[in-house]
Amino acid sequence: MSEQVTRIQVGGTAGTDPYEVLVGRQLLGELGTLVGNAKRVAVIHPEALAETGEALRADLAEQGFEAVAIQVPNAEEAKTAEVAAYCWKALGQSNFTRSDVIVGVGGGATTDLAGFVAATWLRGVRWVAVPTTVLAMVDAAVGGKTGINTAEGKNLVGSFHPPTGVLCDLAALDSLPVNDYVSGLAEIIKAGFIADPKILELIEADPEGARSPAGAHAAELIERSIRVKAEVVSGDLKEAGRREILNYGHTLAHAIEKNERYKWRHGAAVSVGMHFAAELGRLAGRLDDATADRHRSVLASVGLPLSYRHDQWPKLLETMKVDKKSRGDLLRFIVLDGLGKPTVLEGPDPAVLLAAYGEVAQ
Ligand SMILES: NC(=O)c1ccc[n+]([C@@H]2O[C@H](COP(=O)([O-])OP(=O)(O)OC[C@H]3O[C@@H](n4cnc5c(N)ncnc54)[C@H](O)[C@@H]3O)[C@@H](O)[C@H]2O)c1
Ligand SMILES: O=C(O)C(=O)C[C@@H](O)[C@H](O)[C@H](O)COP(=O)(O)O
Ligand SMILES: [Zn+2]
Repeated sequence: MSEQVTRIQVGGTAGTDPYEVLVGRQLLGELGTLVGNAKRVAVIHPEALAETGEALRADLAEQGFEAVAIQVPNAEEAKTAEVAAYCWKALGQSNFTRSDVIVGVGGGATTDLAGFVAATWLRGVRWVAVPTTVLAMVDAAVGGKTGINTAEGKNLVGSFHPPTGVLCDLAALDSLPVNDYVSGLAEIIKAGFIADPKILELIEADPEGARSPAGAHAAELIERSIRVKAEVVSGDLKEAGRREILNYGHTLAHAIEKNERYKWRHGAAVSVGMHFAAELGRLAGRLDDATADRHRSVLASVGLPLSYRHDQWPKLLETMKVDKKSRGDLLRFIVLDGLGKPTVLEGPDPAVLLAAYGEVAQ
């Protein structure tokens, strides 16, 4: 399965341009085609992928493009207004026009930044995502949510700006530290709970194998998760409704990430956030005990965290008020009515929220 190229279409409905997510190996030959008739290409990459960024730049230059590499900090340090401004400066100095193309190569933080720079430069230029973490392949690089953080919270500034194409070269995952690989499993498990329970079965059958790109089902887990995301965003690019289900576990997760000054990996925070959402669903009378318990078992089986500091609730609650799903003073959470049945829980009783946090707190 992993040696062939899988093509998954995203969009093409409700007036959006369709694009493809390619999953396989040795896909970089596709990059020139996606860049198309641009004269200039800017390859935005993190420090950790300096060699990859330079290799892509050199390859594009050989194909006749005026290619520049823009190196940005690793991980969340790249998702700031200052780094976006640094990229805008580099584009300006390269005479980057509306027919030119940005390539974002890296994890989700880099693709979120690169997409945001593409969305804002000249009010929008084309961009191609080359995700190099499992999390970016299955989630961040697909669907067109781009953005940066501010001092007040996670992803508070951004734009919906879908890429022209997404190249998921599975070979990139071989250099990924195991903690980063496992962090991406949180979004895969999210896809399992909200839409595709087969994902959970594959992980439960071999949790150790799921922790590695060499695992027997690695490509299948990645492709199944991309299909879930593609199906959801194709019907609701701008999160007018159904797309909110992709935020399962994220209300608390984003508050934890801010509380940790973005030093926690996103997937680790999402894991705690899903555990919380499961307990919230259970205590609100929506979710059965077995499915709620299954969250703990499957997340723990791959080594993802379930708990957070007990004394932090007031701060977390305050941060959650600016979650993008909030409406005025109304807090809104995604919970499950059952396996594969995500729904919105509006304005839960504060006592129920606190009790759910009590199940997560350590
Ligand atoms: N836009 C969306 O829809 C969406 C969805 C999910 C997550 N996200 C965002 O994605 C980000 C998390 O992404 P992530 O988990 O990929 O983390 P990340 O981008 O922070 O990458 C983790 C680390 O791995 C390094 N790295 C990347 N690829 C590597 C490779 N192949 N080998 C070695 N090191 C590599 C990075 O430089 C970084 O230091 C968060 O900011 C989150 O908010 C966005
Ligand atoms: O694509 C979406 O929609 C998601 O919610 C996917 C999430 O995994 C992702 O972390 C996203 O960036 C969160 O979006 P936000 O709007 O809550 O910042
Ligand atoms: Zn996420």
